[in-house]
Amino acid sequence: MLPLPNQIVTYSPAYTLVPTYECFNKCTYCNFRSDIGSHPWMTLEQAEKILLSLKGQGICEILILSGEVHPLSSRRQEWLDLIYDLCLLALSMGFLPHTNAGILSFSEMQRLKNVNASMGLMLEQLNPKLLHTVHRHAPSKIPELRLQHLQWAGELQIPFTTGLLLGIGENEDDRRQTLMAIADLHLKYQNIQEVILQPHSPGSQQTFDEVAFDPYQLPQVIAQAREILPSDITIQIPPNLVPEENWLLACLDAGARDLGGIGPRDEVNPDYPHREVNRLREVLLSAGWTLLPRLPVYQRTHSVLGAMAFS
Ligand SMILES: O=c1nc2n(C[C@H](O)[C@H](O)[C@H](O)CO)c3cc(O)ccc3cc-2c(=O)[nH]1
Ligand SMILES: C[C@H]1O[C@@H](n2cnc3c(N)ncnc32)[C@H](O)[C@@H]1O
Ligand code: MET
Ligand code: SF4
Repeated sequence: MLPLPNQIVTYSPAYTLVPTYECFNKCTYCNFRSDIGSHPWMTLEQAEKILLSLKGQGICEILILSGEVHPLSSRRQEWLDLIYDLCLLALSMGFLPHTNAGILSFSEMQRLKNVNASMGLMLEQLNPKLLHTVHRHAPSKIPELRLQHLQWAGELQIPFTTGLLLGIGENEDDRRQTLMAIADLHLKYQNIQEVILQPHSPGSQQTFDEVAFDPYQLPQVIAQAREILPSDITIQIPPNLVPEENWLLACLDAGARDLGGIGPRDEVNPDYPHREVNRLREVLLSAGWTLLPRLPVYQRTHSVLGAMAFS
């Protein structure tokens, strides 16, 4: 029997390519960044080898996730060219790229739009007080810059992923403000596909000395987001950051319907490996949910067959 649409939970079979871990920002919760000049950038030859090895594994999305090169750096153009070429290569080999390379200019986004199925940038949290704490050395996290980026994505009609990082010093009202800003942008431009609710999860590299966002609070935040966000925005949660199966199910009950990109390594949170997809499928099925793969660009269809076309 076909599952009813409201029993479907999706994920994107994905692999992450990292053009560079170098980043001129220092978010204190980051386990990803490295200092400028400390490592060589990825080459197209390396990428091609990796992509060749992924063929026939059911992977569709290539997530291009990058550290950020300063807008005034002499290597900015080279960095953008590398990201563009990685996307083009992935496309030519039958994959669909989704780029999240931090803050971009309008013309950089316009260029990358041509080679991406969808793109993304987390709003994190809009309250500027965080510029004195976790984002003190992270000029890319200035709230106005992130909002401007999302507005440009709307103007350019790029299918978009954004989201909130939870547990970095915000309160419930801060979260409401950030969710309302996303809702406003979507009502204006209709281009936001999904909102990630990402619980801060400490890793071995970070300097931010704070415990993980309490996963038991996640269902409550999801319910709050579900109330504020338009119904055609899907709420995504990363299953590897919700270790307890019952709480993962509680997140679905609260309104989450997507588990994001699942691949061999979560580059942002390498200390939190994913469960096997088959295990996830079993856990979900035990509570009546059907887990189905999806593309990095959503099909705006309400038919079950549409949703199942890629299973
Ligand atoms: O595996 C991950 N995928 C991340 N993704 C990819 C996401 O899970 C989905 O695969 C894509 O959004 C495509 O729908 C992000 C995408 C964004 O646009 C913005 C932030 C993230 C963050 C992560 C992440 O921390 N880990
Ligand atoms: C790519 C996205 O990953 C998120 N991110 C960065 N560091 C962490 C962490 N320790 N825990 C959870 N999410 C994190 C941020 O929201 C960033 O925008
Ligand atoms: N540097 C980008 C951002 O923070 C994307 C990668 S973060 C690990 O938005
Ligand atoms: S979270 Fe992104 S912007 Fe912040 S330091 Fe890490 S790579 Fe750079």
